[in-house]
Amino acid sequence: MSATIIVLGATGDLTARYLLPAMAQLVERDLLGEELVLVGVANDDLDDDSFRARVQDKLAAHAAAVDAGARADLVARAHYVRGDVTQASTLSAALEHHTSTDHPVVLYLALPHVLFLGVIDALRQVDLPADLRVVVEKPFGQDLQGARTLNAELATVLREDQIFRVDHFLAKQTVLNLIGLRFANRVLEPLWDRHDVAAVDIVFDESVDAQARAAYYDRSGALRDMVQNHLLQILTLIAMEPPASLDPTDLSERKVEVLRAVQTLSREDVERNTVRARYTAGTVGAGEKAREVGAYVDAPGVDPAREIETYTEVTLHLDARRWEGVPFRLRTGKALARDRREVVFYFRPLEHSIFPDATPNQLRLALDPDRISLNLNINGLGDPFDLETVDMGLELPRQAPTPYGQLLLAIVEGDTRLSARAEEAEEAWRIVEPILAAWADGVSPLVDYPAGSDGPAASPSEAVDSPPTASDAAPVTTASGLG
Ligand SMILES: NC(=O)C1=CN([C@@H]2O[C@H](COP(=O)(O)OP(=O)(O)OC[C@H]3O[C@@H](n4cnc5c(N)ncnc54)[C@H](OP(=O)(O)O)[C@@H]3O)[C@@H](O)[C@H]2O)C=CC1
Ligand SMILES: O=C1O[C@H](COP(=O)(O)O)[C@@H](O)[C@H](O)[C@H]1O
Repeated sequence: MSATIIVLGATGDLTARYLLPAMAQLVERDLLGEELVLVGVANDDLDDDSFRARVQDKLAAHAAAVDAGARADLVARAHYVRGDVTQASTLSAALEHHTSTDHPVVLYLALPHVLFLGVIDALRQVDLPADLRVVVEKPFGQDLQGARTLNAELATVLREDQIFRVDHFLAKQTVLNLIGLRFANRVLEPLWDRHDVAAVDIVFDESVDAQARAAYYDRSGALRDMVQNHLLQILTLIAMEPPASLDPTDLSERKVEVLRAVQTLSREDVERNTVRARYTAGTVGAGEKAREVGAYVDAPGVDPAREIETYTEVTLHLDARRWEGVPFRLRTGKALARDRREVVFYFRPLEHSIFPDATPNQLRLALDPDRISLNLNINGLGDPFDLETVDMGLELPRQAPTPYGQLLLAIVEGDTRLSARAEEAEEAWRIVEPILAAWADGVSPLVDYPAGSDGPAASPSEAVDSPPTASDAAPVTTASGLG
């Protein structure tokens, strides 16, 4: 299907590194049709020709693997509108490029979040096409009240099915695989609860530092940047009850239920179950790849007094019979020793095992590179009655189109399943807000870790990677079900 894609913020970092390469990949695969129109909007003093030259350069830098013909095709379809995105006249000028009634208009807000309300206000004054889809990037508000206001304002202009609160993690193949893996495999679905799972880790450790994006990051931090959206979205797919179907409403209702079930952390919980830390100077990587990283507080745009965390760990529990007592341990950080992005399910040991020393099973779903692996215990190797643990692993090919490509395609097709519904955004803030408030009061003080290390020494009582405790690991026997 074709579309008119209007990017507000067309000279920004997101557009250059994610959106343009994604569009080029879709053009290469012939997935955006013959009538695709790209309209870039920003303040910069550009015209169609200079904007096209810019698009060409950005594609050369960030999408070199895409066929040159496809890149040139996208460049030729580009137009530029200069103006303030909070002015109705700018939006009207951009919409004038949409001349067909046969396909949708996608208005992508690739903008600093402080502009979102201004754009919605301007949209109110514009004659809107019937098939308009508005894409809102993260952060969706800076707190619960901000998210509520944004949702309320969006609802005055658009229907819910026209609003795409995108989260590109939902379009990552390993995250998507959580659905098929669980709901299409008899060998896994019956084990997906507290009877069989002792703990779940959701880890997104990054070796990349925050230096280049410090001006943005210093208003955000690891909890807002990664946990409020991406990691909680992964949690929803792991913990949801089986939806009636893959229909967007069925799915989103199940996801909202999970977020509602996450227990609100008290100040004591925050003290016991969260860690916040900030990197000091250090060396990330080794050998030829080693690089020196300055302390976060010395990065341009950082105000050390804001005490922004570049690392966090949070353990959550759900008020849901299926998951009662099962810790969900979320961890993410920047400038760490290595990239480790994975979801780990720790299964409980068997009752009355004839092999008391058997390693309990672990199912690991790694992201980028994507890999699914299950450790199994076998005894046929070597000594016939000695156990060996083997890894049954599957490497997945590199994802193409990229997650942003999948997102754009879904938006053009009107599919909201890779986006969050209004309540999801609000519930996610309901979960993180008490943590931010307690941190602001000095609970769980900010600690240091050297760039290039595995993170701070301090850990919550139920830390990522720690094998479940004896009581966690013991099988439980009552019935399951959310509620
Ligand atoms: N960059 C990233 O890696 C990621 C970003 N995001 C989200 O994407 C969004 C954009 O981020 P990013 O690209 O990094 O931001 P940038 O600051 O790099 O880009 C902002 C863009 O908005 C334009 N702009 C700002 N104010 C106005 C205005 N009043 N009128 C017209 N244009 C304006 C700028 O143009 P000009 O310079 O001409 O003013 C620029 O094109 C944010 O919501 C961010 O949180 C999400 C995931 C990753
Ligand atoms: O949204 C964000 O995601 C990236 C990680 O996502 P990836 O797709 O690039 O792996 C993270 O580095 C960034 O801080 C965050 O804003």
